[in-house]
Amino acid sequence: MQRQNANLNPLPNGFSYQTNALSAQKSLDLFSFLRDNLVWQQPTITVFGKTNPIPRWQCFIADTGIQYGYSGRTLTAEPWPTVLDAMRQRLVKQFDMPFNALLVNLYRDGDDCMGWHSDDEKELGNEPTIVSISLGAERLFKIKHKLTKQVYSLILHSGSCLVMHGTSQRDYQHALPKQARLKHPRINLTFRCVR
Ligand SMILES: O=C(O)CCC(=O)C(=O)O
Ligand SMILES: [Fe+2]
Repeated sequence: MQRQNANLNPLPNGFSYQTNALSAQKSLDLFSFLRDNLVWQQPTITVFGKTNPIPRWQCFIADTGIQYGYSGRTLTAEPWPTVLDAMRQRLVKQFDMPFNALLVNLYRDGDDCMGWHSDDEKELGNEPTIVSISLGAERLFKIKHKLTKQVYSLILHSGSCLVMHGTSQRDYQHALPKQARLKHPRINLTFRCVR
């Protein structure tokens, strides 16, 4: 059965959302495979002089020679598992973009999160296209205009695809807030083009 899109409000410029990009079964199978087979890391991040582990697990996958990082750290790249390489190749065709890197985040429960940021590192170039696939628990996603501070909320469903393109990173920040009482894990895949 096709799930109703619970997100009825229009999204800001540069964001588009498709609820059912992957079937429920495929999303579940992929979730389990990635949870059990990726090399997960929990690097530390220093904010205002305080160093803490990031509140999630992550795995960075990329073609050989690709260097990408944030907050002054370079991420160590893992090779592409076959299933993710196949997905990448489909997205390359669909979007006509040379995706060569993938950041995977595992949010173990509602205490794991990602703070406000823009994916505007210079390695992503001007007006990057980022394709974000969600698997597992539904999570709230927030988008905030940098100048007006207007906030948009979106629920990211399992199997959904959120595309951020155009001026989305220049004009907006986004975040995955904590959700108290949420006990279920979620995996997010962001396909990126790194120069
Ligand atoms: O988990 C999400 O949906 C957000 C991930 C994200 O913003 C990122 O990886 O840059
Ligand atoms: Fe992001």
